[in-house]
Amino acid sequence: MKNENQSLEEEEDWGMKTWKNLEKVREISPLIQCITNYVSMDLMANTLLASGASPAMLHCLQEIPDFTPHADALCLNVGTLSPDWLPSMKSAAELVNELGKPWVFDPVAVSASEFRLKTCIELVGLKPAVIRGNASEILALANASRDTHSSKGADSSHGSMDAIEAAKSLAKASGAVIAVSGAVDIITDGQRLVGVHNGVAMMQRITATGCAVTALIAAFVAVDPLHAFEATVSALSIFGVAGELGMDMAKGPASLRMHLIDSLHGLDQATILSQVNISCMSRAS
Ligand SMILES: Nc1ncnc2c1ncn2[C@@H]1O[C@H](COP(=O)(O)OP(=O)(O)OP(=O)(O)O)[C@@H](O)[C@H]1O
Ligand SMILES: Cc1ncsc1CCO
Ligand SMILES: [Mg+2]
Repeated sequence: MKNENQSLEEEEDWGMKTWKNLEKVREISPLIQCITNYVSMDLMANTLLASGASPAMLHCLQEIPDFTPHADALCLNVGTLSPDWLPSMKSAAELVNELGKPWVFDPVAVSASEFRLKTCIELVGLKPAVIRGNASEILALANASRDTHSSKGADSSHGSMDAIEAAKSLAKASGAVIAVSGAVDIITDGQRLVGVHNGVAMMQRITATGCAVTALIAAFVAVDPLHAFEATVSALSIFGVAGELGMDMAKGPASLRMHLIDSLHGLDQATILSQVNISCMSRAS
C-alpha cells in the first residue's frame, strides 16, 4: 500500500515526465508515417502538427521502400480498410521492424467483418509497439480466438474499465503496450496498469479523435522508443488536457475540434503540471 505522499509524488512525476516528453516531440519533430482511414487524415495530420511532430499520409506500396526508412515511427489504422492497402500496411510494418523503429496500431471497428478481424490479427502478429482502441475494440481483439458477441461499429459500446482484463491479456499475448480509450484511458504492458483521467466526453462526438490520439502516441513513442508505456500514457494525457482546455472555449463538437488543436499547440509547462491527471491502478497482476 502506498501512503498519500507517495502517490502524490508519483502523480507529480507523471506531470513532469509528460511535459518532458512533449518537449522532446517539439524539439525532435519526429516524422510519422500514417497509413490511415480517409475520415481521420485531416484531424490526425493536424494533431501531429500541433504537437510539434511531422505527419506524412503515404500509403502507396511503391513508395514504401524509399520513404518509410525516413520515418521515425509508423501509424497503421484499418478504419476504411480495403484489400489494396493491406500490402502497403504489411510492408511498411515489416520495414520499420527491420529498421528497429516503432509502429502503433489502431484496430478501428475490428469486429465489423471477418476480413477486418483476420487483417487485424495478422497486423498484431507484426509486433506493434502499442495498440490503442476503444473498449469494444480491445475486448473484441483480445477475444478474437473465442466465439464472443461483439459490436460492429467504430464507436464503443463498453466502458474502458470493462476491458482491463482483456487489455492485460492482449498485452501479454502480443507483447504490445495496450491503451483503451474512454472516460478513463487505461494503459497496460501486462504488468503495469495506469489510468489517465484527462479528456472530456464531447471528444467522442468528434469523429476520429481516437485515430488522432493513436498517431500522437506514435509521435511520443518515436522520441522515446525504449519507454513505449510512459510515452503512451503521456500522449493520452496531453490529448485529454488539450480537450479540457478546448472545452472551456467550445460551443459544441465542431468548435471543440478547433480549440482542441489550438490548445495542443499552446500547451505550456505550468498547465501540464497542474492538469495532468494520471493514477497508478492497483489491479495489475
Ligand atoms: N467519456 C469520456 N470522457 C473523457 N474523455 C473521453 C471520453 N470518451 C473518450 N474520451 C477521449 O476521447 C478520445 C477518443 O477516444 P474514443 O474512445 O472516443 O476513441 P474511438 O472510439 O477510437 O474514436 P474514433 O474511432 O472516432 O477515432 C480519447 O482521447 C479519450 O480519452
Ligand atoms: C466513422 C468512421 N468510419 C470508418 S473509419 C471512421 C473514423 C472513426 O474511426
Ligand atoms: Mg477508433
